[in-house]
Amino acid sequence: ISSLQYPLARRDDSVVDDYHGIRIADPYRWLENPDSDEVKEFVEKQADLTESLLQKCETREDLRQKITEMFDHPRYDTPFKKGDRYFYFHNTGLQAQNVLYVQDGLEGKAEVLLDPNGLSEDGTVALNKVSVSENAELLAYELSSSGSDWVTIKVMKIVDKTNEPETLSWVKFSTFSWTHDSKGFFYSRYPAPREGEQLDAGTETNINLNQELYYHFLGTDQSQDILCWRDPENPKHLFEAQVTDDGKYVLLYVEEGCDPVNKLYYCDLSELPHGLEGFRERNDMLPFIKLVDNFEARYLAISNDESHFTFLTNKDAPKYKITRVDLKQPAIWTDVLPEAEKDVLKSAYAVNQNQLLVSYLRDVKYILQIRDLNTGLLLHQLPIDIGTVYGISGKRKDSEVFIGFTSFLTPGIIYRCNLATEVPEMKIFREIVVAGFDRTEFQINQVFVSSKDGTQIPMFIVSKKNIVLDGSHPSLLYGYGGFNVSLTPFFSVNRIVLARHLGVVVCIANIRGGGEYGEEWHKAGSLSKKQNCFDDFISAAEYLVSAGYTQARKLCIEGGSNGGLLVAACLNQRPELFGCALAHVGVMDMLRYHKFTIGHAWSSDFGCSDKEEEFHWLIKYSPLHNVSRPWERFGGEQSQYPSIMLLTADHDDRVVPLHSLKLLATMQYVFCTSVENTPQTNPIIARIARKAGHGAGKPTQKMIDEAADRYSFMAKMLGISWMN
Ligand SMILES: O=C(NCC(=O)N1CCC[C@H]1C(=O)O)OCc1ccccc1
Repeated sequence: ISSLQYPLARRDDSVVDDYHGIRIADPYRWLENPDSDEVKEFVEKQADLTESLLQKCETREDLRQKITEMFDHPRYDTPFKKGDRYFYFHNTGLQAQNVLYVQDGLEGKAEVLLDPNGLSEDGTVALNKVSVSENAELLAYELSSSGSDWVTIKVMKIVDKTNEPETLSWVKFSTFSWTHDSKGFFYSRYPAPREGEQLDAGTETNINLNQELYYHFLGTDQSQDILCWRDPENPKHLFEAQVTDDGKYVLLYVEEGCDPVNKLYYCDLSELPHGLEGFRERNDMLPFIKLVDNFEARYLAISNDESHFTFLTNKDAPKYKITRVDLKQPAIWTDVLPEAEKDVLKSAYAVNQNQLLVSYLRDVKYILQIRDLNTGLLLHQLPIDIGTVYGISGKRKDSEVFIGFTSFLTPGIIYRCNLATEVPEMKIFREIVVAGFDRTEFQINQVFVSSKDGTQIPMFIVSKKNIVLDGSHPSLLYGYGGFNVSLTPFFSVNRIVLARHLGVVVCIANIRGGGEYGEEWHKAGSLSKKQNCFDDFISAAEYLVSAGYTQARKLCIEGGSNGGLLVAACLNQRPELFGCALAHVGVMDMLRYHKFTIGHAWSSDFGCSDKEEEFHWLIKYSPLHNVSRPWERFGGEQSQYPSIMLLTADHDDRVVPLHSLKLLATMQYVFCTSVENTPQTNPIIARIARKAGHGAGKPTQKMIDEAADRYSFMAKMLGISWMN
């Protein structure tokens, strides 16, 4: 690729901010307004430049075709039961969106209950969460458009699939929970971002504040909903309501950001003199009682027997534990299952009368156990392979539990576990089979890499069997490193295609900031320690070179969102270590991220530039503010940045596109358009998708096209060609 002609982007040198006495220029501030013609023109020119380059990436069509072929296999999610009905999502293979099925009993004929593919001709309307009423007659469901976080809620009668008339709008970051009389449900919503004026929801960057909890009475207009809770003094707070399995209480979880901590309030619905109806005329809120009124720990209700509640918590237990309290004696908490020595308690479900189905994470691999709900005693170890347990569904009144399992070489298995027998039996209920995938061709290694401070960082390495460690293998290193997110083994069609047809070694680094070893691991990669994430990721890259898997010019790093920040920060710090970088929907402007949509919630990991001490953390690694010419920094040996593709989308209202646009303009300017005969010949481009968002709800074809684009770019830049 001869060095590209980048479009010139205006620099407004009049924009300079003062952060606690330090002046920081922001010449591309104008890129923050998605509605301006100048920004639309910038986006169009960048998209054209990228398309022109992608046409020269020879493996693009092979990748598109191979990924399409391999992705065209039936997929199922774990079923859940309500009444005598089972519900599950299914995709025949290439459907744009998964389809919701219902069947009367496991032997009953399955039929389509809700097919979102019929709701838009380009598959950009997605079905998010669903919730079935206690009498299994009504389905409440969320629809999102073009990948935005905004959803609308509709209600369908299951028997005849007709919709109730009402639509609930301006819902975001909400769950919905039915009262057991099936008369309605709790949900959370925001004020409309802009009254009246036509808004393409999801393209705006307005900050999301003042979420409120409502109860919706079925068959009425949203304006009739009753306001159940709000907290105008704390506009950042988010509210989530959960009706307990016995229908007696509604629990209110209050969060102020992304840390695993929440307040826990409750309201005994059976004690409301006129039930929720009684609140239709008055406008005072529900009489919630504050069980936990601080943000010191996470409390997730597992089950209750009348006023005796069992919680999964990290209170004084960074690897989590199970504790119990009687609402009548709120000061007395009793541990049921104490924190484990090394393993992280990831989930706990009350099933089969008085049993607990718990999952632990041990060195990034799942363990599944049945324990006694009252004593916590171990009853059974459930046999599972190295991999990830996902989508557990079961109830106390049922002895059957469904468990989803996946791993690097297991596309997906759904087990049906019968707990009524003396020894529980895990029977394969559904198995996802990928035609043409032969697991014996591949091998998985888990290695532990020493980071800069000596911390051992786990990393999974997926490759074709018996490769020779001669440094010749193109490698893709993926990471995230934040928000208590754990990267556990999962199957990926893209990974298989890259390994088989491009000889790529695919690696996943479990760096600090994640949840792999509990809350201490998360905190070790947050706030003032965020640099640990970058050190860990850089150490992982250096290991892949020193161990002989690959070499810098054949190494590509990839990450999304907080992982996009990871990639961009590592590029700035060690440009000579990588040959290529793919940064999806990255958080790149660390000084201003909190001003847009839900960004303020991330200060739990990042801190905020409004505070002087935290500004000094952020300015040191903020991608947008640490771009500088390597040939001036390192002298001769390192002359340029790797090839870079930033990816974003016009309806990403989780991490708004301005982050990637400002970084793109900055890099193109600093390395290219401001330098005569620049050493920077590696392309720096952006793939800016239309009618797409942060990732959730993306239709199959858009996912495949994006994968073909980014990986054919990578192949071209690393100099690798297709192998049949
Ligand atoms: O912001 C997030 N999640 C974090 C998130 O999406 N992040 C965190 C950093 C950038 C981006 C990402 O990595 O995907 O979800 C919204 C939410 C819901 C409930 C309470 C608080 C916030």
